[in-house]
Amino acid sequence: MTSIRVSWLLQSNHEPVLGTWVASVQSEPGQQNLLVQPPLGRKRGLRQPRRPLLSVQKTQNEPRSRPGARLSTTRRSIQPKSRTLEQKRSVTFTEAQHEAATLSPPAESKECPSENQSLGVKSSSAASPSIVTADLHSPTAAKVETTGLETKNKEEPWSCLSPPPPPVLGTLPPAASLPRESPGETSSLLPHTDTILHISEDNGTESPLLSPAFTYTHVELGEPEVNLDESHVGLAIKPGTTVEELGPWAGQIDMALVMTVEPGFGGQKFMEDMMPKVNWLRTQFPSLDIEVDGGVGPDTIHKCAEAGANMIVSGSAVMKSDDPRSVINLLRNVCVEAIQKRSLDR
Ligand SMILES: O=C(CO)[C@@H](O)[C@H](O)COP(=O)(O)O
Repeated sequence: MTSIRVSWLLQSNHEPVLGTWVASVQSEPGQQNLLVQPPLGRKRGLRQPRRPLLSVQKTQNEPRSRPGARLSTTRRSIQPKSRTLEQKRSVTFTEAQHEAATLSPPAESKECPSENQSLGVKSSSAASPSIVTADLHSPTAAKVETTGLETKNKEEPWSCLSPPPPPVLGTLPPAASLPRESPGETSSLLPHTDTILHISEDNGTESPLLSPAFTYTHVELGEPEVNLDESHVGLAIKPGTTVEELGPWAGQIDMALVMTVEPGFGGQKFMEDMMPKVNWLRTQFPSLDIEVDGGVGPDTIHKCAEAGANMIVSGSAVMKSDDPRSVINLLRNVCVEAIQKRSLDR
C-alpha cells in the first residue's frame, strides 16, 4: 500500500494544522501536474482560519504581477472573492521547467474542522505520518505566541502565469526590473514537468511522486469547486535549476521551494550552496514564502533560516530523533528568530 510521504512543514503565521497531500498528476500534454494540500482533520466544505505565512508587507521592489506572466486561463476572469479569515486554501506545487504544459486551476480545497494545535507537531490518526504544518508568528512579535489572525496581505490576488521570458543567465534579475502585467491579460501556459512531493511505501522507501510505480489519488478539477482566490501557488527548483529561472515568476507565486538535495530520497546531505538562491529570493521578495527541503535539521537550520527560508521540510532529522518535538521546536525557533531579526534590521 502506498501512503503519502513523511515530512513536515514549518510555516510562519499559520494556524498549525495537520495536512495530507492529495495529488493529481497527469503528464499528458494539455493536462496538469499539480498537487493539492488540503489540511488533514478537516472535512470538505468546512473552513478553518488560516493566516499568512509571513506578515511582511510586499515592498515596492516586489512586483505583484507582470505582463506576459500569467498563470491561468479563462478562469482568471472570475472575479476573486476577497479573502477572509475563514477562507479555505490549497497549495499547488509545480516545478519550473522550460517545457510548456497547461496548468489547470487547482482543485478544490478540502477543508475540515480541525482544532488548532499549539505547536503544530501533533499527529492524528487520520493524518499521514507527519506532514505537520507548524505555526510561526509575526516576525515583529516580541514573543512567539500571537493572538490574532491575519490575512495574507496581498492587495490583489495572485496572478496568472504564462511562460516566463527566457532566463537571464549569469546574473540574478532584480525583481524591480521584471515586467509588469497588464490588467485583464490572460494566458494559460505554465512550464513545468515535474512535481516535488514524494510518497513513501509502508516499508519506508520513498520515490518521487511521479514514479509510475505508485497510484495517485486523482482530484477532478471540477469547475464549480474551484476558487482561485483560495489557492496558493508554489514553484520548486531542483539544485540544478538556477534561481534566475524562478525569478521571473517569483513576484506572482505564494511559495518558492528551493530543493537542498536532489529529489529522490531522504537522508541526503544538505546542499549549502543552495543558500544563495534562498537569500536572493528573500532579498528580492520579502513576503514570499520560501521553503527548503532536504538535509535540513538542527545542524543546518541556521543556514536556511539566515538565508531567509521560512518553510522547512525535515525528514530524517525529525523522524530519526528520539525527541522529534524538540527538534521541531528548535527548527521553528531558529526560523522565528531569523524572521524577527530580519524584521528589526529593516
Ligand atoms: O523529498 C525529498 C528528497 O527527495 C526530501 O523531502 C527529503 O525526503 C527530506 O528528507 P531529509 O533530507 O530531511 O531526510
